[in-house]
Amino acid sequence: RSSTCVASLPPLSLLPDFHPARELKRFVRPAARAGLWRAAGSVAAHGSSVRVGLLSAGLAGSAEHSGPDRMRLVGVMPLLGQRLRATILSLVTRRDFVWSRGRHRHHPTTDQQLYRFPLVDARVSALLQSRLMPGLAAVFGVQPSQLLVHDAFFVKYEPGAQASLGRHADGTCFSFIVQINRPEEFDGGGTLFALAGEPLTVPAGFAMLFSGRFLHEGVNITAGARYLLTGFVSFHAPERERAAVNEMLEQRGGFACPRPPDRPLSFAPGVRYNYLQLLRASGASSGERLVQLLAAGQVRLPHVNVEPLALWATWHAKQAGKLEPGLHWNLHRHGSGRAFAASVLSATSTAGSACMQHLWNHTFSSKECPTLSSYLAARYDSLVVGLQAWGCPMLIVVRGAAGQYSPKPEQPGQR
Ligand SMILES: O=C(O)CCC(=O)C(=O)O
Ligand SMILES: [Fe+2]
Repeated sequence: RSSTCVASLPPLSLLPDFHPARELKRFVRPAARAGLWRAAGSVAAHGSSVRVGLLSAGLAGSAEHSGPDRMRLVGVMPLLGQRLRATILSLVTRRDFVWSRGRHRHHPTTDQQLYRFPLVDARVSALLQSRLMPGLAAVFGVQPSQLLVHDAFFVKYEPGAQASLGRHADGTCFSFIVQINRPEEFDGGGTLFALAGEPLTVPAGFAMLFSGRFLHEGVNITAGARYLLTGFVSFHAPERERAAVNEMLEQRGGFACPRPPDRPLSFAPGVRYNYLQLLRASGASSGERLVQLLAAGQVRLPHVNVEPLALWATWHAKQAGKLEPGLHWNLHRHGSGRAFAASVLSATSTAGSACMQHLWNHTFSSKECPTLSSYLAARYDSLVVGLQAWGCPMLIVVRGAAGQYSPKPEQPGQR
């Protein structure tokens, strides 16, 4: 009963089979133009039956196609089933949806972060884990475990508001863009790579996987609205492997990847996905166990500094008055996620629950998960790690430590 919220989520509808060569014409708009984008084969995603179509474009101004030019490759794959896509679309088209501008220092988009919608985030992150990140890794010949989500956000383009995005390089090695609404619902738009002769728009529910280290822009839209889910993905690997990827990028006219941020998983966006990575890397079966392992310094992600998270976990352990194994006595004491949630909610005077309430205010409520307590109860494992990233570090300490709660202002992301 305590996990009704997650268990009752509707199953994802089956994703369509994907034939890049046959379907390519659907991606390029206007379809009849130069036709510079070509299907260049496909790769199988690691540990998944999903195939990623590879597209390659000719040089701007030249009709000539220069062969399997890997770094002008964009991977394309179906990602969102019809149901999840409809859920997301009804979320981002809500009249009271709060869009932000200026979260990114350079070339800001009109956007809002995925993690602020935990129910959608939970489903999207599962797909990032099982499909998109393995696909992205396959396109660039790296390991999925070397990829972390640095930022993931919904974007809106609209004439009269922000209708385009100037030419830029992204701040991480890799990027993805998921098309949320149907391309028929807007005019213009698409992602234009400086090296390609025409912009690319993938069908609704599909993802484009690419290196944002190639200059690109969001083409102006002239009617309707264009909704995307965009993600920046950092690449964490030994120097030798990073150098090989950088060389490939530079040879093909892109920029080398910036050094991945030395910050651990404490950046907020994409935390759910990163949390899944942590769980996997630690072998932990629950968030609670993960916190114990973190405190004991036993979690290792290749080439990622998890020390600050470990410090945080240890600090919590100290707060609880026991280092092990009763770390998080609050959780133990309450016995179940539901009881824990109820306790949190009843402590209305603590800053922690105010923080949670604030979070919920930014979360669309759904039929499956109508109350904060059912949400908390169902997600209680990942909350332990997630809360820190959400800027609610003290929620775990239900009573007695409210005075120490100090929400940090959101850090502006950098494109
Ligand atoms: O609008 C697009 O297609 C490009 C978006 C983009 O490059 C970004 O958000 O960094
Ligand atoms: Fe970009």
